[in-house]
Amino acid sequence: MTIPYPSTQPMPTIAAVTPPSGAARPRLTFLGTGYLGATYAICFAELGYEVIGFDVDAEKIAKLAGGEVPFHEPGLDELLKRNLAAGRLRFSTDIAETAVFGDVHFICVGTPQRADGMGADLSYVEAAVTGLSQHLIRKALIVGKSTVPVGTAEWIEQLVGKHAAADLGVEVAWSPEFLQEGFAVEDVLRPNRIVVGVKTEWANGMLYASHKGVFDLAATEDREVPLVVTDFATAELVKVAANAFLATKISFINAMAEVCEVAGGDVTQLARAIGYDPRIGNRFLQAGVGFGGGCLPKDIRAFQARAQELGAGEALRFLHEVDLINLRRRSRVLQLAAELLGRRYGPAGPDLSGTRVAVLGATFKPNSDDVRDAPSLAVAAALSKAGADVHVYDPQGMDNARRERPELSYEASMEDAVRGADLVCVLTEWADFRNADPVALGELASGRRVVDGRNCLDSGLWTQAGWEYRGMGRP
Ligand SMILES: NC(=O)c1ccc[n+]([C@@H]2O[C@H](COP(=O)([O-])OP(=O)(O)OC[C@H]3O[C@@H](n4cnc5c(N)ncnc54)[C@H](O)[C@@H]3O)[C@@H](O)[C@H]2O)c1
Ligand SMILES: O=c1ccn([C@@H]2O[C@H](COP(=O)(O)OP(=O)(O)O[C@H]3O[C@H](CO)[C@@H](O)[C@H](O)[C@H]3O)[C@@H](O)[C@H]2O)c(=O)[nH]1
Repeated sequence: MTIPYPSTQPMPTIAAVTPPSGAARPRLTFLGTGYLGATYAICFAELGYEVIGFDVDAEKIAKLAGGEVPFHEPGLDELLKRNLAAGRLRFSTDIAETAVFGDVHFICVGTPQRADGMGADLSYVEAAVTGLSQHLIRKALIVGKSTVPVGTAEWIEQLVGKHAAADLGVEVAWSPEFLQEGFAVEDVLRPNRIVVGVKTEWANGMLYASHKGVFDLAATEDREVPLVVTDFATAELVKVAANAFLATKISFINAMAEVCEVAGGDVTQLARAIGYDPRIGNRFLQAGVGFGGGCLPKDIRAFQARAQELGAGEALRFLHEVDLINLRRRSRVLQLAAELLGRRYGPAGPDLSGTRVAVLGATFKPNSDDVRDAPSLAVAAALSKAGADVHVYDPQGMDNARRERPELSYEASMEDAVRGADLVCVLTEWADFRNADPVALGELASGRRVVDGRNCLDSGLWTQAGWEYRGMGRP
């Protein structure tokens, strides 16, 4: 049997890629069917694998089993329906069934920020691994995909040792995930790299066999997917290092925005100019209201907490600054709101009572319904706390936003939100907002004042239509 394999890696032996179930390809399970796990389960079924997606949330599983993706991710609905119909994909709340089915089990549960502040909450990982281990009846590979503090894979090995029958020889590996919401299908089917942390040739072989569909797809498109095979600690660190770098890049350009604001520069032109240098690159240099979501904010905090525990806190002190720069951008929107509305900005912030503000955007970025740590919603809540009557509209995030911030008013359309507003704040760069007609919106608003929190509007066009325009780090 010839296995196409990235030329820089040693090819695993045939014995190492023979699934314990006896199936021709490893049967895969994904524990946790949120943004990460559901996307993976669906995409790997699309690549031809037999898959079970498991979750403790019965409502979520019922939706998925019924052909409905419980969140917004472009392209995923169609793949879900196709693969359910093909019989390759199932969803279950039965851990025993899931354990017996799989050769390779991917742990995709949440690792949120702990209630006490900085570190990661590993209780869902612990519950998933323990439950799975107790129900395994033959050799299997448990692969961590959730984002975790370095050292977690070793701890999971101990958990497996405690809860799985010793004679089965269950093994653990780590394979961090880099997908971006909004591009998740493409990122899973065509990743820009695969990283695996393994201890044995068998684990390496099973992971290779589990990703063969990805390598085969790449080969048909004349691409190679780089594969990095490494130890547990490096695999875990690659993930948080990548997110720390991305967060730093965004805060760097937002720090430049702060300087532009006092020096009279334009950060959008500055970013374009530095981005032409290929050593810098032009991506992730969009200044604005900053980064949010279920990953970057919590991951940089958990990384700092773990480094501190390991005695390397000094090395990551700059990430604290990255976090502060990011949070300051949210306050900047309040300053601009006060300026445009002619209100004083005191030590406790502005008093915006008696004003009506339209907030366009509730998700942490466009093409997603995810509102976790969304700068837009945080700013909307701060405007409301300052006394403004805040009306929010988002193309996909309304249900999640309502759950997260029930104190705000929600409108059925962009026009309804803008009607009667003294100020419009565009805080997520959805295409609907970028392409909105400032003349038509101007007729609905009470006052033509706009804060462009994502520098996504054509300032000339809005100014021409009579709007008083304020961007982030630009005149
Ligand atoms: N969302 C992303 O784009 C992304 C990308 C890369 C890595 N990650 C990481 O992946 C992990 C999951 O993130 P997410 O965004 O998918 O979170 P999520 O909250 O959308 O999904 C987590 C799922 O795990 C389920 N769950 C909780 N306990 C469980 C258990 N014991 N057994 C089975 N399922 C259980 C929950 O019900 C939920 O459906 C996190 O560590 C995150 O940092 C996320
Ligand atoms: O130039 C930029 C780029 C992004 N953002 C903001 O940064 C946040 C995060 O954006 P993005 O990274 O696209 O979203 P995520 O889907 O959270 O993806 C990040 O987090 C995932 C979970 O760890 C990783 O897998 C991805 O590689 C990593 O990009 C969003 O609020 C964006 O609006 C900016 O403000 N300026």
